[in-house]
Amino acid sequence: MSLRIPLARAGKRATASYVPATSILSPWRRRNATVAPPVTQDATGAKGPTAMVFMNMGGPSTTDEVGDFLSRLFADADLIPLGRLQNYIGPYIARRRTPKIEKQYAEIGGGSPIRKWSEFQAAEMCKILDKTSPETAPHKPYVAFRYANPLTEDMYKRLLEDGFGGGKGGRAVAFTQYPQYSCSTTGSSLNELWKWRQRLEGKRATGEVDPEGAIQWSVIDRWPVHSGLVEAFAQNIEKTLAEYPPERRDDVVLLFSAHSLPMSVVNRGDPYPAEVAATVYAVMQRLGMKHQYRLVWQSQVGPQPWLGAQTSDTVKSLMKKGQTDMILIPIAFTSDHIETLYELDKEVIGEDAEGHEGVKRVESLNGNPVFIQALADLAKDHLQSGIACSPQMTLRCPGCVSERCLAQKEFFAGQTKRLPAVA
Ligand SMILES: C=CC1=C(C)c2cc3[nH]c(cc4nc(cc5[nH]c(cc1n2)c(C)c5CCC(=O)O)C(CCC(=O)O)=C4C)c(C)c3C=C
Ligand code: FES
Ligand SMILES: [Fe+2]
Repeated sequence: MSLRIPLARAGKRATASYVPATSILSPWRRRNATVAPPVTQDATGAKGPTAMVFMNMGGPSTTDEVGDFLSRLFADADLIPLGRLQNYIGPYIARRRTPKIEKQYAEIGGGSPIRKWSEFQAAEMCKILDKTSPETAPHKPYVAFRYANPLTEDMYKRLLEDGFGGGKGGRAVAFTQYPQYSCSTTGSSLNELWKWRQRLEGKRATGEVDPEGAIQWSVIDRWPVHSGLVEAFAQNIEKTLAEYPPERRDDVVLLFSAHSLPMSVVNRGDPYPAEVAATVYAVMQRLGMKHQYRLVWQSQVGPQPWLGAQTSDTVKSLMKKGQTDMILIPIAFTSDHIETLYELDKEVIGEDAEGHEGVKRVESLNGNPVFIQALADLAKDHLQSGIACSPQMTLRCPGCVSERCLAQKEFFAGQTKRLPAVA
């Protein structure tokens, strides 16, 4: 069976009766596929308001929230599949881990800054979009976290309160803040979004949603080599390189560090390792390939095998060989979090490298204006494309057996026919 759903591409908008040729839609759903009315326009031709929903994992804003954060994280079968015992083992592991992780958050200032940065980035991006994409204005910023406040469920309720859906239609874009797609990160957030759509917009008994008047969703599901993202990373690296004396600068090794994945997820066919490598290569091309570099992996949890080489082992090995000038570049996360502020700064630089002045970390993208402009450019291109998600999102991992993935992809792929016509 083909798992691929062909989608209409930019400039070739799907017609109202469009049904994918080799669709993963079940025959019943194909026969009963309903088409929503077009989005209404105001007198100026504007099709807004448009909700721009920033999706991410989130983090505890205070140490008191660490327990809840970890229990949601270990309850997520898309991230940590624990089988039928998920509801027993998950809370147990979360409880056992909480004191250690609370201490780490206490050491980085008492909580994760991810909520502050996500709300700032979303609001700033919307201000730019209102100017560059007046036809979809006004753009309203929302944040939906998977494991911390504001949760996906709360964001969805706010959308409904704000007049999206509930019989009124309206357009919302789920914009993943993970540049590279993994089924354990963006995939999990999309499964959660789909679940709350069924619960909050669907019939109580069946969860079936009447598309007439429901929110029209589309997804920015990955952007690993977007030129603005690459530029923002490259500029930050150049800034850090400039801190070395000129005679040492050319010999600095660049270590791109990304959160690792269990090998079981890699072997399932998860796209993340290839997409992270694509970002690294694009940044190196922008830097003229003038430095030695490696992509290394951090933050593995638990006893099973994870993708390597590990960041901390690599730093120790280079130090041992006398290579004491190196720059760590967090490449798979766009704002500061426990893995940059604690693991890289305190453990890798502070302990493994013994605080050697030649080992530095580039700033995270956080409120970087080049980065926020990149988000706005990406969003504008997406809004004008007339597609609901990338063709790549509709291909399941070769080893995927998840009904959640199937239903979620079926839903988002089917949204293309409901989007407003491309000008
Ligand atoms: C792109 C980034 C990330 C991927 C891919 C990812 C996969 C992944 N993570 C776990 C387990 C845990 N991750 C934890 C924290 C955490 N993870 C990421 C990013 C990715 N995870 C971040 C940014 C954070 C920190 C959040 C913050 O501070 O804001 C944790 C909790 C911390 C701990 O207990 O050590 C766990 C557990 C798995 C199993 C996985 C892939 C399947
Ligand atoms: S696990 Fe990748 S598509 Fe389901
Ligand atoms: Fe993680």
